[in-house]
Amino acid sequence: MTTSEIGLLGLGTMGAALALNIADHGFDIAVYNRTTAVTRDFKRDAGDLSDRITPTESLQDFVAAIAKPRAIILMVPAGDPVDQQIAALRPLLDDDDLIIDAGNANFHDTNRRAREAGDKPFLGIGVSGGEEGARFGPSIMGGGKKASWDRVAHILTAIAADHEGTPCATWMGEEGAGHFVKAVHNGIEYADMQMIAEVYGILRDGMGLDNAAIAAVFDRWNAGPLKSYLIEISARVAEAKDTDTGRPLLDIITDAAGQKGTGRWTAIEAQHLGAPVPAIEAAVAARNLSAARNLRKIGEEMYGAAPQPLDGALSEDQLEQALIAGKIICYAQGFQMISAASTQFGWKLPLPDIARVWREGCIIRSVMLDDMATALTQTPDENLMFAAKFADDLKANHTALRQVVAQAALHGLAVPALSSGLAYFDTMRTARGTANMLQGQRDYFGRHGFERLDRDGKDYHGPWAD
Ligand SMILES: NC(=O)C1=CN([C@@H]2O[C@H](COP(=O)(O)OP(=O)(O)OC[C@H]3O[C@@H](n4cnc5c(N)ncnc54)[C@H](OP(=O)(O)O)[C@@H]3O)[C@@H](O)[C@H]2O)C=CC1
Ligand SMILES: O=C(CO)[C@H](O)[C@H](O)COP(=O)(O)O
Repeated sequence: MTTSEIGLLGLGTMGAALALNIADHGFDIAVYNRTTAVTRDFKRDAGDLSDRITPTESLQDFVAAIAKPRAIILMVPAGDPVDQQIAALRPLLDDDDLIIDAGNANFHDTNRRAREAGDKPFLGIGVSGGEEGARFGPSIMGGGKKASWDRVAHILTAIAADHEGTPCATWMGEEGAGHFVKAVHNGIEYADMQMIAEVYGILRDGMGLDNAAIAAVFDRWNAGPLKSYLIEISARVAEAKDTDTGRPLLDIITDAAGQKGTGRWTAIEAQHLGAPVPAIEAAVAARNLSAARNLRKIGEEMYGAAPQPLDGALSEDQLEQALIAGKIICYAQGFQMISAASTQFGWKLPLPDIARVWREGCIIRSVMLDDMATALTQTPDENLMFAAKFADDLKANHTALRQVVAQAALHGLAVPALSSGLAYFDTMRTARGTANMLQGQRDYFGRHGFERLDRDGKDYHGPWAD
C-alpha cells in the first residue's frame, strides 16, 4: 500500500474541509472517522481528489497508511475527545510521530498535553475560517516545539490563506501559544459580531429598516473602512430568505446565541492576566443573556418593550463611524491581552505576525488588520489606540460612538459592547481617574493603605485609621 504524507482524524465540518484542502494541494492523506459511514461517504464524494485520499476504518489501518515519521491532525471537539484520541493513538505510534490538535482547544489543555507528550512531538494549532476557510485557505496559528512545526510547515503554509503572497500560517510559540492566540481571535470575533448585532438592532428597532435595507447598509459599509468578512456575511444573512416559508430568515431565527467556549475562555484569561478586554467580556455576557429568553419575556411584560423609534436622532453614517471606533477599541484590547500573555507566559508572541495571519482566511479578516500589522510592526506592545493611524481614526469617529451609545441608551436599545468600548476609550484617555475614591474606601474599611500624589511611599492611611 502507498503511504500518505499526513493523516487526519475527524471528518466533521472542519476536518472534511481541511482534508480536501490538503489533498487539493497535492498531498496524499489518510483519513479516519469514528463513524465509518462518514469516512465512506467522504471518499465517495471527494470527486477528483479521491485518488489522493486513503479512507481507513480502524485506527490500526489509519496509522499504517501514513508515512513515517507520521504526522496526524486531530479535528474533533475540544476537551475529552482530544485526550481520548491521543490516548488511543499513542500506543500505535512511534516516539517521533507527531500529533497535531487542530480544534479549538483551551490553551491550558494544550500546555498540559504538550507536557504530557514529553519528547514525543505534539502541536496545538488554531485554525480559523469556518468550513469555507478550512476548504480553501484558513488562517493557522501554530503552537508547540518549533522543530515540530517545521516538519509540517510546508503543508500548513500550502493550505493556508494567502495575503499578497504571504501565507497566513505562523508558529506563535511553545506549547499552547497557538491555541491562546486562536482564543483571543475568537474573543475579538465575539466583540466584532456583537457590535454589528447591536447596530443591526438600532437599524431595525430604532430606524425601522427592513432586512433588505439593512443588507444594503452593510453592503455599502463593506466598501469602506469597515470592509471585512463579518460585515460582508452580515449583509448576506440580512437578505436571506427561508427556503421553506419564503420569509426573511433573520425574522425566524431565535434571538439566543450559542457558544462553544472560546470567547468565555478569553474573558476568564483576561481577568487572570489583569489585561482587561471589557468589550469582549460584554459580548460574552450578551450571548449569555441572549439565552435567557424566558426572563427577557417576563421583563418585557413587566416594564414594557424598551426599544423606541429614534425619530431621526442618528444617521447611518454615525452608525458606521461608531462601528469603526468600536472595532478599533476591541482589537486594541485583544492585542493588549496578547502582549500581556506574551510577557506572563514567556512566549514572545509575534504581535505583528498575528495581525498578518489574521488578514486573510480567518473570521475576523478585515482591511483594518493591514494597518494594524503596520502599526504593531512599528511599536509591537503599544496599545493600538495610541498608534498614529488609529489615534487619527478614533479622533475622527469617537464622537459618533458617543452619540450612538447615548441615543441608544435614551431610546432603550441595548448596546453593551459599544457602550463598553466607549467606556474603555474614555477611561484610557483620562489621566486623573476615580480610583482614588476606591483607595479611600479600601483604607477606611480594611486599612489597605494608599499612595499619595504629593509624597513618596506606599502605605498612607486616612484620618479614620485611629
Ligand atoms: N465549525 C467551525 O466553524 C470551526 C470549528 N473549529 C473547531 O474544530 C473542531 C471540530 O469542529 P467541527 O468540525 O465543527 O465539529 P463537527 O461536530 O462537525 O465534527 C466533529 C468530528 O469529531 C468527531 N468526534 C466527535 N467526538 C469524538 C470522539 N469522542 N472521538 C472521536 N471522534 C469524535 C466526529 O465524528 P462522528 O462523525 O463519529 O460524530 C466528527 O468527525 C472543534 O474543536 C471546533 O471548535 C475551529 C474553527 C472553526
Ligand atoms: O472558531 C470558530 C470561528 O473562528 C468556530 O466557528 C467557533 O465555533 C466559534 O465560536 P462559538 O461556537 O463559541 O461561536
